[in-house]
Amino acid sequence: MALSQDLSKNTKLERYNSYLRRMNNTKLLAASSKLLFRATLLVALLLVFFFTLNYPIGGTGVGGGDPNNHINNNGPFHTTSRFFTSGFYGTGASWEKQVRQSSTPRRPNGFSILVTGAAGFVGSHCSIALRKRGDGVLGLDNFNTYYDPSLKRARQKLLSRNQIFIVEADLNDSPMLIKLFDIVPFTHVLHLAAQAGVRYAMKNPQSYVQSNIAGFVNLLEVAKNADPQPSIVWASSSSVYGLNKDNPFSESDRTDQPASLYAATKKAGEEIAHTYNHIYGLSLTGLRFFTVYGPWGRPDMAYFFFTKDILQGKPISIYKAHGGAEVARDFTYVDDVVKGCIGALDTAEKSTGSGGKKRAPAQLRVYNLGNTSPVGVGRLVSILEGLLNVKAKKNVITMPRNGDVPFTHANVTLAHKDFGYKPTTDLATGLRKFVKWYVGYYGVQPKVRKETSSDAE
Ligand SMILES: O=C(O)[C@H]1O[C@H](OP(=O)(O)OP(=O)(O)OC[C@H]2O[C@@H](n3ccc(=O)[nH]c3=O)[C@H](O)[C@@H]2O)[C@H](O)[C@@H](O)[C@@H]1O
Repeated sequence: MALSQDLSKNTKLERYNSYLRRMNNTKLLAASSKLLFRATLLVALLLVFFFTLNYPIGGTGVGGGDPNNHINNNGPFHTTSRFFTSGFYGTGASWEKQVRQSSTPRRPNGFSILVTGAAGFVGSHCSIALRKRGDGVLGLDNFNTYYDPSLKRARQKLLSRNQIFIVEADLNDSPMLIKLFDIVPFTHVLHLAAQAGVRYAMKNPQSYVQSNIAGFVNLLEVAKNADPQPSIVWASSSSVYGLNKDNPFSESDRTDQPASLYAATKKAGEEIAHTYNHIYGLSLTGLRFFTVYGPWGRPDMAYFFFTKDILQGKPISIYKAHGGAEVARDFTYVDDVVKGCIGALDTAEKSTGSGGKKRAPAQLRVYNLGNTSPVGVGRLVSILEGLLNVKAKKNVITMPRNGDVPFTHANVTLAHKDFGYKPTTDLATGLRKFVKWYVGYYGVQPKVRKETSSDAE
């Protein structure tokens, strides 16, 4: 009995102890869950804070980068997180006011134009020209780091002085694009945002797919659903002619032999444009730009980094074709290209669909915008030597197999016939204007300034 009493006492005691242990465990569990929850919250907040600091605008992030110092080492990767653009940027009342103001025309029957890549070279020039004639211009740019973003920021300031607001977002940010089309009934889109550069495509192929294909499709998806649908003018490239042997290049020449992934993505863009025109009635005009140069240009382009390297006494490589012939380009001055873009916008017919439904056949066009007079790279360098008053250290080498083509030459008859396109700036004149801008912008020595001071611009 005593034993059984003892046993039962012991059992009770054990149960009681076990109960206490369970209670403690539960408390401990609750306490540790709370701790875990708080820690997770803290980590999440820290992450948000960190990313907001690092990728505050339009979302440029990780990427290949390029050892070539003309291209920013962070490299571009155009996947903007929707969270960062739509969630944190540009959703307040004052932001909406800026969007509306910027896109409101100031002339009777003026356009309301969304310019993608507005902080870019051609984009900034076109935006200002359109604004100056009274169109409403809203910019869109992801400010990626493919080349020095401070140059894009400087262009942004210039645009801001012309009452042009740039929305900082990526083409792949659908919620942001939808929001913009909800706020503004755009009549036109001038789509110039792209991953540019022929040779860089071997270093960071994905960035070309991301911008030039995925981003373009994303824009078209939003545009086709918009009501009204805008007319779209967009930048294709002379590089689509690839290994074409006909001379000069006409729009009807074959474009099925791209020499670089860049060219292939631009060619893909032309085919995609056909599809959206065919199914949804979007009015689409592709412009094949021929090596555009000028003030506020792109530091990754040869004329720009040759200038920099010549001034710094660094050697430059001048490519020759595989048979030994000189490499040549139909270098086209930016003001001429701007006139071509505006001509294309002015003659673009309205899209025929609405809310994603085609009502009638719509306009589909493609034009060359070149200078019609190819110049060898050697000649380009001697013009620069003259303007800079410095002898270049030249290495003539065979063109590396990196997507380059030996030569380009535009036939612009079609653009002339349809909207009076007529390039008027030869390379020497255009480069003088570029050098004048370059020395002013980068504060280069007076020797150069003197050489270019005769320019009236
Ligand atoms: O018109 C076009 O379609 C293309 O024009 C340029 O591409 P590219 O003509 O290759 O322009 P650059 O990279 O500035 O090269 C100009 C010339 O200099 C040559 N070059 C380039 C680099 C170098 O170190 N040495 C050299 O001789 C190239 O072979 C080319 O003939 C742009 O970079 C592309 O974005 C654009 O789409």
